[in-house]
Amino acid sequence: MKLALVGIGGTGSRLVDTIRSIEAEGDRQLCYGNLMTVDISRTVGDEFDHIPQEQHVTIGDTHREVEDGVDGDQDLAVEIARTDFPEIHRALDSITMRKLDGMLVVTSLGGGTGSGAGAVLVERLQEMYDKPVYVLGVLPGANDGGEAALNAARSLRSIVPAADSTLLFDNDRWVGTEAEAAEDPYEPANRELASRVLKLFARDDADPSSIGANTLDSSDIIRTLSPGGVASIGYAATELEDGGGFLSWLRSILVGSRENETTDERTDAGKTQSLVRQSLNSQLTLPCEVSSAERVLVVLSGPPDELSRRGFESARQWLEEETDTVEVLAGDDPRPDSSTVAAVVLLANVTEVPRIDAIQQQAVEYDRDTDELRAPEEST
Ligand SMILES: Nc1nc2c(ncn2[C@@H]2O[C@H](COP(=O)(O)OP(=O)(O)OP(=O)(O)O)[C@@H](O)[C@H]2O)c(=O)[nH]1
Repeated sequence: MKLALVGIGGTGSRLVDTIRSIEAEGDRQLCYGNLMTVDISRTVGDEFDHIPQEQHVTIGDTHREVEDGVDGDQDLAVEIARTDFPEIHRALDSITMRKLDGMLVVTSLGGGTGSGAGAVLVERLQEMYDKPVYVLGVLPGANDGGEAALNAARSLRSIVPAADSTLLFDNDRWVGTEAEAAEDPYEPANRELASRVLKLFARDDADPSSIGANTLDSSDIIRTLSPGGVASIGYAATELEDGGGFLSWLRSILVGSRENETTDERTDAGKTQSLVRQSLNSQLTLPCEVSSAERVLVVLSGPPDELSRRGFESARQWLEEETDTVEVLAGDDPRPDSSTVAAVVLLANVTEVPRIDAIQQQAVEYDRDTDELRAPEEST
């Protein structure tokens, strides 16, 4: 799938840079150079290695009161983005939409710029293009405070209905104590999210051997995301052993009889199923009740010999039962030189998400005047 990347605010810009850096290291292509970032009154130095300077748009120059972002003020960001939209519009001209399948707007929902300018941008992009506009949104952690929660709660009401689908990432779950010790506390989380996005959306389309009989195409992803709402991505991988790995070690002992062929098939199914199960049990980008998903898509990637048809079918059936959903698509992403077999699962339009409930509650309890949380009884 080919998607233009538009990063908004500090988080959005950093994430677009990370996606580009992983693209540059590997063979998966997503944006084909169609990318830009938008920020408010923030001078971009050499902090981004993979976004050319001319693809950054800085708006809000005429607002003297802002420097270095809007400091969480969502309403101000909305106002600036509306007034300065012609500048963003000009930069959008460098994106060749007719060659792309859609857009991915990348933003934090807790930041002022990300949530405010992000909402304006998604709305305008929907008016300008007839292709899907997806959002990759970062939810604030509980420690980011009441204002971030309020911004996120408001954007869940503005950005989510405006976008074709919003893939969410929960900082509360992903930016942990281990990461805090790192030089850049967000770096490990950003790399994890960027790599999942590429594994889900991007294919190696320069290599014809990467198109297999079951290979998913963009229309499968578009169909899965079509109910809108919020989506979550699961991922699990297993290293292949030297000399054949994942399934072959069993084959090597079981070659021969028909009875063994059946065992072999069962093994394929079992191994694939356990990988898919692991991808749901591992940390989802947005922890949620899996059975609340409306549509599901699973992509298995690895060397073609390791991806069996039998395995797919059983993984699909297992997912259908697990998620209680009729619409489960399964396909492959053959990667002949890979030393791992991996499963990426996309859960679309999930409705039971405890973290969203908690953010909404924190937003209700937040008192803007004092910048503090009120006791729950005061907020009702
Ligand atoms: N995952 C991730 N979250 C981040 C990163 N940087 C900041 N955040 C989170 O994003 C929120 C703040 O958003 P920012 O992107 O810094 O803010 P902004 O959208 O630029 O808006 P203003 O600074 O208010 O103008 C907080 O919830 C932070 O925890 C990052 O690099 N990765």
